[in-house]
Amino acid sequence: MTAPFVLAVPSKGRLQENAEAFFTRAGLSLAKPRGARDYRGTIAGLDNVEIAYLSASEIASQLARGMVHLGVTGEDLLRESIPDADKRVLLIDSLGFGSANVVVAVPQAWIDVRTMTDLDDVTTGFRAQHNRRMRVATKYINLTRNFFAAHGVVDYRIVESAGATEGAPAVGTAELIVDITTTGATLAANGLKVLDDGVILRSQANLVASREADWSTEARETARVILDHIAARARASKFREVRTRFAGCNEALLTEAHNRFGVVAPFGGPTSSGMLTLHCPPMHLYALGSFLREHGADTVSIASLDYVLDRENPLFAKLEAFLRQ
Ligand SMILES: Nc1ncnc2c1ncn2[C@@H]1O[C@H](COP(=O)(O)OP(=O)(O)OP(=O)(O)O)[C@@H](O)[C@H]1O
Ligand SMILES: O=P(O)(O)OC[C@H]1O[C@H](OP(=O)(O)OP(=O)(O)O)[C@H](O)[C@@H]1O
Ligand SMILES: [Mg+2]
Repeated sequence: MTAPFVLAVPSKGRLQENAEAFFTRAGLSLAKPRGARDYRGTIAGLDNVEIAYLSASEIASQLARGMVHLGVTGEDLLRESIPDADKRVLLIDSLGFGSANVVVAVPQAWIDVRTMTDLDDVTTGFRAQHNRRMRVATKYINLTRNFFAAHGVVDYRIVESAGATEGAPAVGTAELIVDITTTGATLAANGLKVLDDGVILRSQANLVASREADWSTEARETARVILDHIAARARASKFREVRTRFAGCNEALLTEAHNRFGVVAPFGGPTSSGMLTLHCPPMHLYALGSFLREHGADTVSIASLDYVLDRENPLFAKLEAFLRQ
């Protein structure tokens, strides 16, 4: 029996629900054959795939070590926990959920501190005055070190935080923090503000491949099938299908529709009877419909697409290129 292909999916936390919905939308239905507390799952129809349900941070480290082939996790966790992340993992696609920024935040009471340059000044002043360095509470140790170094800030030390980081300045265990934020509510509730140029990373959930995993011929074929589902769904969700038929429908009209509305004609130009199928970005649908009617269409039908399978699969092509390097 060949070794299974392992796909890691968040088992809890912020990414779990969205990640499961993402695979379902792509037509990959995940199942837990032994019940909800089972941390190993399957995908209907793909016998050689094992789903590993792990926490988002565990997925990042398993990807780095090649224990899983593909996984869904936050970019913040990848960049923090994997040195030289771009060599060891491939961010195949960002998934449009789990958005959050890793930021440098200081007490709102520091009214003169708005930028990293201001922070550099106060850290230096603090050290001279108190004979110790300012403390930065964070679990993003590597991201903090790199970002502070890039801004020339050196007079600080990191206090590793396991949680409730935003509370550190108020309880006196640190002067400032680096943490992740989405709505900013937790920062505000703790009297903190983000520095104007203090966004270290704009993160979101990504579909990620590991370089170190066992990429046998079978594993690549399985990845191709999974990525084919995902690419077909991604392609479908970017467009709606527009159909019409009218005599004056010709190539020139099609070119104009392409230039004005970003329309593509997946099956070529109009047939001899003027029948035409177009794919149009959702935001231009009404304008396209009006345009077609102005040129003679009596009826324009618009429908959503579930899947669009193209011969080219840009996601798998990206994976192949990465594994070849
Ligand atoms: N507001 C947010 N706060 C924290 N993380 C967020 C937020 N929005 C999205 N995320 C993303 O979700 C990821 C996982 O966060 P979460 O706290 O849900 O994990 P977790 O299940 O608690 O994992 P662990 O036990 O390893 O901390 C974050 O690293 C980040 O990529
Ligand atoms: O900007 P906001 O929308 O307020 O969100 C940010 C907060 O959410 C996260 O904590 P989480 O709830 O995941 O708890 P944790 O620290 O235990 O992981 C994060 O660590 C922040 O504290
Ligand atoms: Mg958490």
